[in-house]
Amino acid sequence: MISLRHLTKRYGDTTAVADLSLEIRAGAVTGFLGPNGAGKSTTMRVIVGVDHPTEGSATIGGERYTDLRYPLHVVGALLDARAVHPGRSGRNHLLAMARSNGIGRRRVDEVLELVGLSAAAGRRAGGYSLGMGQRLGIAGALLGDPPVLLFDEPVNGLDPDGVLWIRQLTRRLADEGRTVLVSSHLMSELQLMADQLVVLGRGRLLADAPLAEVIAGATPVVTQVRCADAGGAELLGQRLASHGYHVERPEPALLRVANAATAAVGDLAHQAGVAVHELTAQTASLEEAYLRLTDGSVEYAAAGSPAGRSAQ
Ligand SMILES: Nc1ncnc2c1ncn2[C@@H]1O[C@H](COP(=O)(O)OP(=O)(O)OP(=O)(O)O)[C@@H](O)[C@H]1O
Repeated sequence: MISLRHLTKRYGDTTAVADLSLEIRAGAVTGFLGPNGAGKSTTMRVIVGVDHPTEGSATIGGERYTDLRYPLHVVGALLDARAVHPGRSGRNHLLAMARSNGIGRRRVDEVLELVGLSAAAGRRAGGYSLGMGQRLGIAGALLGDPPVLLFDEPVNGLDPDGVLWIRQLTRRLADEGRTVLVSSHLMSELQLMADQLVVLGRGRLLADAPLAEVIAGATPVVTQVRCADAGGAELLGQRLASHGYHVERPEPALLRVANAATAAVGDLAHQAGVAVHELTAQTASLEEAYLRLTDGSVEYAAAGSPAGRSAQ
């Protein structure tokens, strides 16, 4: 388990992380989200002792990273896949990491196999593709078989097979009872991967809840009804409104009904004698929930983007 207590990190005038208190629990994949510059990487760097908190603390299983004798046995991290000596082979990079933590050669070969890099292990890491670099970073994180894993943008540069592999790997690690914290800007991927979500905006906590709760809480349930013709939509719209439903009509024959079950809408259409060609519950996506949650917390927005509009 990772515990953050009033964690604050400032770089000069920039407050990267502001009074962050939360626990990242074991046995789950926790997705770590937030706009560019929200403080995700800084938080991860502080957890693994690369950066030091200005105030507050970050502990892993009750201990600060800097107090750990063999840190790779406690926490493994993929932070910056490019942070590898380019002239070293993948295997030698891992051997150097292993040596400093009392880990044997056999484990190096095991993790190379696990990440699919055995055949390329003798090649210079500087010549690796982005995806191979990610795999090498993940091999390093797994080296000490640690109970806590941090992956910063792990699917970056991976092909679809690699993305699926990461999804299965994070699931397996969580099912084994480990603490797995994964940051990503790929909402569709996190929606498939995460059990729990932590969302930051401008260094502050915006949400810390199960994935399903974040999605349900931020986006209303909408039922979409496509009627056979505009007259039917008009009539059904009036019926729904008289039953207290909030109805929008984006097209002449199309209605969008907030917080209504499909069964209730179908029954009303039947009673009104309105022919319906489509009746669907619009499932909310993590992306929609995320955009709502972080609205106003986006620091770097292009003109015309959703965040850019709300900031004007
Ligand atoms: N070493 C540093 N020196 C100065 N400022 C920094 C440093 N590292 C981060 N920052 C600043 O701290 C803030 C948080 O950055 P951080 O990289 O943690 O955000 P992030 O959520 O990981 O963003 P991204 O999604 O773009 O990776 C930003 O304003 C950034 O410019």
